Amino acid sequence: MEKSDRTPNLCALILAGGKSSRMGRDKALLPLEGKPLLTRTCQIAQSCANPVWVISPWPERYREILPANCQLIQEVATDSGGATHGPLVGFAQGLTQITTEWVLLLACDLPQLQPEPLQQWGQLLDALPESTLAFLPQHPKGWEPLCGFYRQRCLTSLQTFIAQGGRSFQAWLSTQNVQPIPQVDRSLLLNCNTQEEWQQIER
Ligand SMILES: Nc1nc2c(ncn2[C@@H]2O[C@H](COP(=O)(O)OP(=O)(O)OP(=O)(O)O)[C@@H](O)[C@H]2O)c(=O)[nH]1
Repeated sequence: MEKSDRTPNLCALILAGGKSSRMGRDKALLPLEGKPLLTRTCQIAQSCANPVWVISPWPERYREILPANCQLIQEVATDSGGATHGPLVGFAQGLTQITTEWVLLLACDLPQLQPEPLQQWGQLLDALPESTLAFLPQHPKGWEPLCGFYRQRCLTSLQTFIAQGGRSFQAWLSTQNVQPIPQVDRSLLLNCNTQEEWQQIER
């Protein structure tokens, strides 16, 4: 994909701050196609969005493996007990750094992700009504929040929700104007949480 294929006014934010407790090792560093999963996710994001940010409570762990021009955001991500706040808070903190109208939010652990669908979906953003705050794949029980598009201005309602103790993406999205991305091949969105799931990924 050429640089000119990127959707204007779209940056990407990649979440790399989970505990990977079910996997037992850092999912961002799992090797796929000869590179860490996070590196691959950044490269895919770079093919359709600019700039690409990675937000993590431990950014130094990833500095050496990021492609050129990707930028790290240090997340303040632990409460007094040392637990991370989860992806919704990471997203909100990352969003404060962003100045483009739209952001592509991605989990770092999407081993089946491909650039072409993201690029095609990004090209639909301009046709969305101004009132649409997010453009996401749907699944039978709700939205797929960690592979989709958000307007930067959703930050205001997100911060209010978090200040009231909210931590659930699905609960927050149920109060927002979200449009479904049409005709999503759901196999692209497979996320990999356990060793058993990881062993089934074709490499
Ligand atoms: N920046 C950031 N990313 C997070 C945080 N929690 C989860 N994520 C990311 O969100 C995505 C989905 O995470 P999960 O698989 O639900 O959780 P996980 O903590 O990575 O894994 P488990 O410990 O097994 O639940 C992954 O890309 C994680 O790196 C967080 O507190 N901050």
